[in-house]
Amino acid sequence: MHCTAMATRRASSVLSSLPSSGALLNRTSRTNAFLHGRCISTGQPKKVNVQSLVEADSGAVGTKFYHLSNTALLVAAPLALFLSPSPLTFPLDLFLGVAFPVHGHIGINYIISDYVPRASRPLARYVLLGATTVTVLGLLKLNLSGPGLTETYKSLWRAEKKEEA
Ligand code: HEM
Repeated sequence: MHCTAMATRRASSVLSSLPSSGALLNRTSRTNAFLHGRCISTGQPKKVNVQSLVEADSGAVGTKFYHLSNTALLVAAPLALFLSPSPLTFPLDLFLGVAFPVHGHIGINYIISDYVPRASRPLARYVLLGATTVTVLGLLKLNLSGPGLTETYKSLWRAEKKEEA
């Protein structure tokens, strides 16, 4: 069950059951909890399957990879910009080409859970999954047969080479 609905329904009981003002985490099911207004996963992670890619803000993908991707992007993105061009650029580009869209996919799923009406959520999530898939494939093409993600980004600030007559 989605935490957003659970949270609304349980808001009063959650508040009254808080042992102290410092207690912010309350379990709403075996695998989901409500923390700082956000649904997070707790306990045993769910199996990674198609449904966990569609509803990517819950279960194993939603929490483990999201938190991992936050830290990894924080390190890998500036590193790629600083090191490029170098032999490390290609592996970093390959990583970023997947990590950026997947991180965005999970983050936007959180936004869908928070703001999209319940009835429209499945459609919104499938459209997003399509957009994420196309983005991963596009960035993969750029990295495998083009100048790569980082060099493409950096080229925005590079002066164009003048063609010799
Ligand atoms: C260097 C690159 C990036 C870093 C270090 C980064 C880091 C973060 C962090 C720390 C959060 C907050 C996570 C949390 O609430 O627990 C976040 C949220 C988010 N990020 Fe990124 N991010 C990066 C790039 C991107 C990109 C390229 C997208 C593209 C779609 C994106 C989309 C989002 C979304 C949608 C959220 C959720 C916002 C919300 O909770 O309201 N991020 N990011």
